[in-house]
Amino acid sequence: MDGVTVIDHPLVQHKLTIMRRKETSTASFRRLLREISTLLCYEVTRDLELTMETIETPLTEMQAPVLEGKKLVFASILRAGNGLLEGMLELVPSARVSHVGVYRDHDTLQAVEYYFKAPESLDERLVIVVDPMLATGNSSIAAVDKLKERGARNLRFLCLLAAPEGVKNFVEAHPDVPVYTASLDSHLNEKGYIVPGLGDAGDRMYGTK
Ligand SMILES: O=P(O)(O)OC[C@H]1O[C@H](OP(=O)(O)OP(=O)(O)O)[C@H](O)[C@@H]1O
Ligand SMILES: O=c1cc[nH]c(=O)[nH]1
Ligand SMILES: [Mg+2]
Repeated sequence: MDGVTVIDHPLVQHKLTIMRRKETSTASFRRLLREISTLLCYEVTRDLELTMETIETPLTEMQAPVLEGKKLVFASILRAGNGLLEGMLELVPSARVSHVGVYRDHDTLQAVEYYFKAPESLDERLVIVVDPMLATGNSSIAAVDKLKERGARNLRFLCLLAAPEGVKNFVEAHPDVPVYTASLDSHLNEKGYIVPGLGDAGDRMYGTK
């Protein structure tokens, strides 16, 4: 599908299978989401620019590549996005963080915004928006709308599972924002859940069902 990269690394796929299993406990689900997020972070940051810095090894001076972590913003769509955020911050501890509070109304499936906080100068940073689920796309579209409104120009969207319907909506709304996912699932059911999916990501992470 255009605009989408499926991260099919075997470790990602294996961990995702365990997460999908209905008998997987909240504790295991949370641990796996943290593990998988570091692997996804590795892929979504694969082509980031490095700058050269002069350093001294015990033997000599050299020009060595460094990543300017503070030029990166991880934008977590609350609540479930925080499950991806944690592992990503382990890999890039100097990244800045934005929290975008959006939940999906159960009846209308529309996104309801309730919180927004972001660092300054979003226009100078790469913003990686994270949420485990891209279902109808309403939440991620609203989150990216808001980030763009505050100046973000260079964005990527990272999730665990995406439904084709949601990807289509997202790519139509934000053709400039590439989508990365561990799986493109089959479809949405009548309640807007991803099939085969893994259920409600926030509830499975936090045990709130
Ligand atoms: O693509 P959509 O159809 O908008 O659905 C996806 C959204 O639904 C879930 O959040 P939810 O609303 O359950 O909130 P939560 O993270 O607080 O549980 C998920 O984490 C996404 O944010
Ligand atoms: O399948 C879905 C759809 C939206 N949100 C979830 O957590 N799961
Ligand atoms: Mg949400």
